[in-house]
Amino acid sequence: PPKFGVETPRLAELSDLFDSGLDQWGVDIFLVDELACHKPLCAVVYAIFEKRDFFNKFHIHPSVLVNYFSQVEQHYKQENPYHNAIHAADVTQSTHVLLNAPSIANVFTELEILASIFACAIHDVNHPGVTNQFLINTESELAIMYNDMSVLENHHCAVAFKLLQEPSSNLFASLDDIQRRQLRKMVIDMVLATDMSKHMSLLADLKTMVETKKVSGGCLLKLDNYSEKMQIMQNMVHCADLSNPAKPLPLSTHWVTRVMEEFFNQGDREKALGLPVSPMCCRETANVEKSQVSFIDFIVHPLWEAWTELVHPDAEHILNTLEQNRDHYCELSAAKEAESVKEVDEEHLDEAERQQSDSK
Ligand SMILES: CCc1cc(COc2cc(C(=O)Nc3c(Cl)cncc3Cl)ccc2OC)on1
Ligand SMILES: [Zn+2]
Ligand SMILES: [Zn+2]
Repeated sequence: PPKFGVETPRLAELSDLFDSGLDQWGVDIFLVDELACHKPLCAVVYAIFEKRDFFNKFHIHPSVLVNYFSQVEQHYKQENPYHNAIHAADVTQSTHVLLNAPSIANVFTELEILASIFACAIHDVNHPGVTNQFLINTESELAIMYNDMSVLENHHCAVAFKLLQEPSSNLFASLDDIQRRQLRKMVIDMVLATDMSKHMSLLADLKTMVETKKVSGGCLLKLDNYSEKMQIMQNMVHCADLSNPAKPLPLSTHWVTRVMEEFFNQGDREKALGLPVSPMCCRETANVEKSQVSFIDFIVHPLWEAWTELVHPDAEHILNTLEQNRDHYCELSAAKEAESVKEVDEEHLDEAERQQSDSK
């Protein structure tokens, strides 16, 4: 198969970008999408498998990887402004970087690392571009199928494993039965943990782990049992899923535009269906900067603060970027507020002048 599994006339540029950026926080994933002829997921997964020598470690033939992830990439809806293959490539590459943190070196086995990368790559496959709540409120087929429980996340998992059954795409054919069963369980546990309704309990577990780490003299826990290790892997993938505000500002604002468009499309559909419009989904009333600031303050920052403590000092620069970006949105929001107040004042002034001239 072609290098990185994509036929592109810009292979040299893509190769250079991966040489310098694959292991960097903040590589321009939108440039990867362009250079890879809109197959960013295939390209990123291929490059990571090569960098981590997974083709040899797990006896995976490159053509099997390309067959499988081409199928997965096709099952990401490119019409989604946000939940498309670029998001999957972004979360996968972000997790690849988080796994390289020196303080968690030697914590995970090769199989656990393979499971984490795979889970990220497929974690939103076939996303319909609407939320679980929308699917539940509209009594959709998916909500019926999964009894309203983590509807999307169950669907992403099922689609990914269904595609694995195609003989020419059997990525894990060379794993033994135990390894394959372990990998399947780990992937399901990680993908189901990307459901935002699990956020608070995940974060609570992470904080507990950070506390015990402090007690055990700062070295990362022995992590002998599955549940502790899985908590870290789930939080790592969840951090990557919530990493947009912690990336260099141009990337972060690009993601805000995309997620906004997807949320507003859902709001349009809710309005057309006579359903209550979900929070942040109404294009008339949404205050994007304000909701981005509260999203960071209440969800993203608490999570990244805990992760940064766990892997101290490896993620300091990520937390700093997040805090700088938050201040940027805050300033934008205040400027917007001031602008609208000024407009109101001018209207009042005009009105007062009109009345004055009327009374003459
Ligand atoms: C008005 C639009 C708006 C939306 C927000 C919240 O922002 C964001 C929210 C999300 C976000 O919620 N992502 C998400 C995750 Cl991590 C897991 N399951 C479902 C979803 Cl939708 C991912 C990225 C965001 O900004 C770049 O703040 N303002
Ligand atoms: Zn998701
Ligand atoms: Zn996601």
